[in-house]
Parts: sequence; C-alpha cells; structure tokens
Amino acid sequence: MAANGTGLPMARKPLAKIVTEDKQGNGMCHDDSAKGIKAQTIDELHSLQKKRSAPTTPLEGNQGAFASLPDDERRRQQLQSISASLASLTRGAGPKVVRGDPAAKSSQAVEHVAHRHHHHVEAPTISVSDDSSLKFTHVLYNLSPAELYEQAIKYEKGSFITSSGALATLSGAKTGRSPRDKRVVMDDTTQNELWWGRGSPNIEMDEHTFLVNRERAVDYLNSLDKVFVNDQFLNWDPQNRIKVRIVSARAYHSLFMHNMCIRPTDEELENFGTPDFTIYNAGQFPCNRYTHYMTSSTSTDLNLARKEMVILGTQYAGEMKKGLFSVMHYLMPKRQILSLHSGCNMGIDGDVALFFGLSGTGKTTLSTDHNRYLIGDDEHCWSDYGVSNIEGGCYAKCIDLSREKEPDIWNAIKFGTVLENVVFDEHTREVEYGDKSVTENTRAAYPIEYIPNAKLPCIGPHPKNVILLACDAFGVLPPVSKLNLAQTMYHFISGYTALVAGTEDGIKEPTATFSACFGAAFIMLHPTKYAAMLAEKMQKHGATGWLVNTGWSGGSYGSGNRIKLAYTRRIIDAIHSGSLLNATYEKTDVFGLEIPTEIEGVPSEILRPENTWGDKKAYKNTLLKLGGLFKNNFETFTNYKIGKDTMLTQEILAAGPNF
Ligand SMILES: Nc1ncnc2c1ncn2[C@@H]1O[C@H](COP(=O)(O)OP(=O)(O)OP(=O)(O)O)[C@@H](O)[C@H]1O
Ligand SMILES: O=C([O-])CC(=O)C(=O)O
Ligand SMILES: [Ca+2]
Ligand SMILES: [Mn+2]
Repeated sequence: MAANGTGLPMARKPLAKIVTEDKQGNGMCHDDSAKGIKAQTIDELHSLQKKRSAPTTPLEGNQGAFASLPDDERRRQQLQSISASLASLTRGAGPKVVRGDPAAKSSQAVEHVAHRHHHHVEAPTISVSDDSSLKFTHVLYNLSPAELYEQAIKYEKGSFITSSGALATLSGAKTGRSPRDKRVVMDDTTQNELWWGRGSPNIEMDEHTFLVNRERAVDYLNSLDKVFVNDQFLNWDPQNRIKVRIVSARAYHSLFMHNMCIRPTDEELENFGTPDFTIYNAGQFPCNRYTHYMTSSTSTDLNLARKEMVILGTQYAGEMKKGLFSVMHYLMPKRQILSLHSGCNMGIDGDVALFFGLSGTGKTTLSTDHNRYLIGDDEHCWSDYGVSNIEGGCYAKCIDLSREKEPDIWNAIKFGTVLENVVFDEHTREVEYGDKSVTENTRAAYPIEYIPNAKLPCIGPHPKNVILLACDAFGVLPPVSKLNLAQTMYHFISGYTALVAGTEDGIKEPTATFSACFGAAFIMLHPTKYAAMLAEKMQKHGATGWLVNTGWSGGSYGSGNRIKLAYTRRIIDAIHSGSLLNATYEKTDVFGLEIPTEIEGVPSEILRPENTWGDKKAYKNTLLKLGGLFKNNFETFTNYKIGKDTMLTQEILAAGPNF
C-alpha cells in the first residue's frame, strides 16, 4: 500500500549531506555566494520589499469629473471629497484627512493631506474649537483584498485565514439583518411616493432624527485613527449605474463591499467624482435610545433626499448590501426599470431565467449552475433592454455546505472571500460548515468572477422563465407547478415561504412567512407597483412563470424530508431546456396548480405531494391550513388595482387557493 496518498509507491531518496565548509576549504562558513543586500537596517530592507504601484493609465481628453487634471491635483480632490463626506453638519467643515495607514512608519505610506483650509473655497474658515478637528483621520481608500486581510488580522478580533485562503470574520452580536430597526426619512416627497403603514418595511423617522444619527456616526468615525472608504458602482447596466461610497470602521466591512459591489477600474476610480449615495457604517457604536424613534440600540436609517444611509449598532455586513438594494428599489422604478430580489442565469443559447424567493429558498444555490452562465445571485434590474445584475459579487449561505452538492460555491471560498461567523478547526483552519455554534446564518461573500462561468459583464437578454421559489416546510406545495400570468402575480405578491426557525430549539411547527415581491423588507413602493411592472414585462416578452418548492416532501417538517437538491436541479433543468413546457399536466385541488406527471431524473410519485404523505387526512388538513394562510395574507391586497385595467386585478384575485 502506498502511504503517500498518490497511489504510487513512496520513493525514498537519501537526504543530502549538510556541508559546512566552503569549496576553498579555508574553514570559513559562507551561506551564499550572492552579493549583499542594498539595505543597512531591517526597515530599509522592508522598504525594498514594497514596490510602488504603477501609475494608472493617463487619460486622454476630458472624460470625467477629474480627467485632464494632474495626478496630484486629482488625488487631492479625491481626498477633499472624502473630507466633505465626513463633515460634521454642525461644525461646518470636514476633518483633516490623510491617506494611508497610521501604523505605517514610512512617510511614503501617508500621502496627500486635505483639510478645511486647503484650497477649498466653499468651506467656511472656522477657528479650531473642538479636539476632533486637531487630529488627522487616516483614510484607507479602496484597499486591495491583501491589504484588507492584513488590517483585519492585525486589528479585528475573530479574523483568521481559513485553510482555503478565505478570511473568517465575526459580525458581532448581530448575525442577521434587523428589519425592525430600519427607519426611512418621511418628508413631503417620500410621504407620497413610498409605501407606509401596515405590512410596509418603511418605518418612519424625521429628517432631524436622521441628522442626529448621522452626526453620531460621523463623530464616531472621525474619532477613530482610520476609516475605510470604498468608492464603487452598482448595476452593470452602464446607463443606469450608481456610484456609491461606503465609509466604515472595519476591514471586514470594506472587503465585504469590495466583493459585493462592482469594482471600478483604475481609470473609473480616478474619475469617480462625487458619489450618488453614501453609507456611514458606524456599526460598532450603538444609537442612543433616548433619541426619538429609536426602539433598540440598532438603527439603519435611509434618507433618500440626502442620498445617505447611516448604520448604528449592528456590524452585520448584509445591512449595507440590502440598504443599497432598497435604494435601487426606489431609484430604478422611477426610470421604468424593475428591481428584483432574484437570482439570474443564462443558458448557452441565451435563455435567461430569474429565480425569486425569500432568504434561504435557493436563489444562490440554483442560479449557480455549472451548465449555465451566472448573471447574479440576488439583486437584478429588468429594463427595456434586458436584465442586469446590481452587484459585483455573491452572498451564499454556507450552513451544511458540501463540496459535492455545491462545487462552484465551495471552490469560490478562497483567498479574497469573506466568511462570516463560521466555525473552524483551531489548528488546521478547516471550516466545519455543519457547525451552528455562532449562527445558522453563516455566509460567504465573494466576487462574482470566482464562479468559473460567471457572465461578465453581468447582463443578459429578456427572461424566458420566471421561477418562484418557496421552501414549503408544510410539505404540501408540489415540487414544481406551471403558472399562468395571474397565478404568477398572485404568488409574486404573496411571496410565500415557510422555513423552520431555530431548528435546535425544538420548534416543530413551520411558520409561514409572506413577504410581498419576495422581498418586502427591501421594497420602497407599494408591492402592486412592482407587480404591475413584472406582469407587463412578462407579457411583453412571453416569459413563463413556475412555482418550485425547494422545501419539504412526504410530510411537514418533522415527518417529511427536504426535497433532494439533485431533484430540484433536474426540475430546473427541465424548465431551462423547455421540455417541461411540453409535459402532460394535471390540476391540483385548493391551489389549482398545474403539475407535470413526469420529469426526467425525478421520481414521478413525488411530483404530486399527496402521494408522498402516509396520512392522507393530515395532508388535506395541512393543505387547507396553508390555503387559509394565503387567503388571510392576501386580504390586504384586495383593494388595490394592478396594472392599467381591472381585468388583471380580477384574474389575480381569482388565482389564489379556492375552497
Ligand atoms: N432542494 C433544494 N433546493 C435548493 N436549496 C436547497 C435544497 N435543499 C437544500 N438546500 C439548501 O438551502 C439553502 C438555499 O440557500 P441560498 O443561499 O440559495 O438562499 P437564497 O435564496 O440565495 O437566500 P438569500 O437571499 O438569503 O441569499 C442552501 O444552503 C442549499 O444547500
Ligand atoms: O440580506 C441578507 O442578509 C441575506 C440575504 O440575501 C437576504 O436575507 O435576502
Ligand atoms: Ca443568496
Ligand atoms: Mn437576498
């Protein structure tokens, strides 16, 4: 038996003898014959190690805000813009900012100072009356993943390199989003435009309170030795690209956004100019509960007029991602572009599929398909020209991740990837994906190009299939149903899933979640606005709707089992190939869903849920129970008109469960 794991016999070579005498045999010991190094001290030696980055390509012509400016001037203006971002609104002008790591001794690492008096005519010249204006704020601007790794490992507890090269991090006390702590500024415009009140994710706050929290965040950030600044883009559609700036206190946050937003080229960064939207992430610092509207120590505040978001009291990085998504849910519909909480991929023939679904239903897992091009896993836009990804990266759930079931995601977890809240072996740094000690919501954030068949740029033609994913822990929805347009709209507005919360706490009962448009936490306008746009686009481009249950089969959670991922993949394959469109269908009771009688690679008996339940009576009761929950939920929408005529509204109302 070979002991080296290669299947080959072990070759045993005698070890080379150590020679301590030189060739001349003069008794002196030289360890190499190369010339001496060009450094007198270890610090000088280190300075040789780092070559300065090559200057970025000079631009020809007047291509952007900063084009045709000399390098120095351009960099100074960049810093000026960051100083303006960090300005206190009560003290008038921005802090003194300086580029580089405060810990770096070499003067080279600290470049270009910009502060209130420096060539900034608009800034009022005020006398220094507070200590914060006496210090410098060091700005770590668009650092590379390697630099961010070093920052995280040196300064942030819980940062480690895993055996595959990913950066393991901890998000602190919050390991998921805090939707109840979301606040949106209500002003004359947003009062009329946005969705407020029951069911809406937009909990009101006033402008003044926003400014109180903004000041709190800015003062906190300026009190630090250094802040991270990311200037990046959202949306791969060049006509509708949004420039975002993220100011944060942690390398973890900076690397997360580096991965999740679209990364600018050097030229694009030089011409970045003023951002369209800014996030102040002071997540380590709590909000003040004596502040009006604050009901906990966490607050994520959106101000659409100021184009700013403030984060206090949560370090969960998903707040930044989903905060920006909310902004897109406001900006894009204004331009007649539909924003979608969906994954998206494309076949070799250019057939595009959208995957809608609430958290954990399979958007990332199923859009990451080795046989198709990945356009994106979570946030998209559908315009008159087709689809575009909003993001530059993916955010995969990694609880129970396995190499053989999800090879592309597994392989994407390498150098550069942020791994949140996972547990790993102390010595080998192998990640134990099954371990829920920190949280069940363990996550990996990686740039989309880490998926080998990513479609770059992340855009595609109009979708052919619209797949609605539900993880039905009641186990009564069929693994797949073909939907007509009215049914697609009914299920899109309902946005159903039923996960089993806190599996370890002995909770046996699935709880239904209804979240309009499969993402009520992020939409800004009334759900019927998005639904009408989706209906119009699906009709115009002839897309087919499908409902896929990625949840339980053979009984509810506790008695049945989750549908095998391999079967769900075969179902999805049959949708993509078009073969499922031509299958034989039968109609189900209660939900009135069209279900196929057979699909290649899937046992036919599971296609009709009733067949898989031992206790038929329990099945019927559970089905009626779920039908009732759907009916109750939809009551809120019965008074709304969807689309231009009332025809569609009537059809949608009739497309729900019937009993
Ligand atoms: N039949 C199945 N179909 C899809 N996913 C399954 C199935 N069985 C188990 N899973 C698991 O369910 C999870 C689906 O999570 P996924 O990351 O795709 O969620 P998501 O819809 O992208 O949510 P989010 O919006 O929170 O990112 C994965 O961990 C996947 O391995
Ligand atoms: O936002 C998050 O934290 C994860 C996610 O994609 C979702 O919940 O839809
Ligand atoms: Ca996802
Ligand atoms: Mn999501």
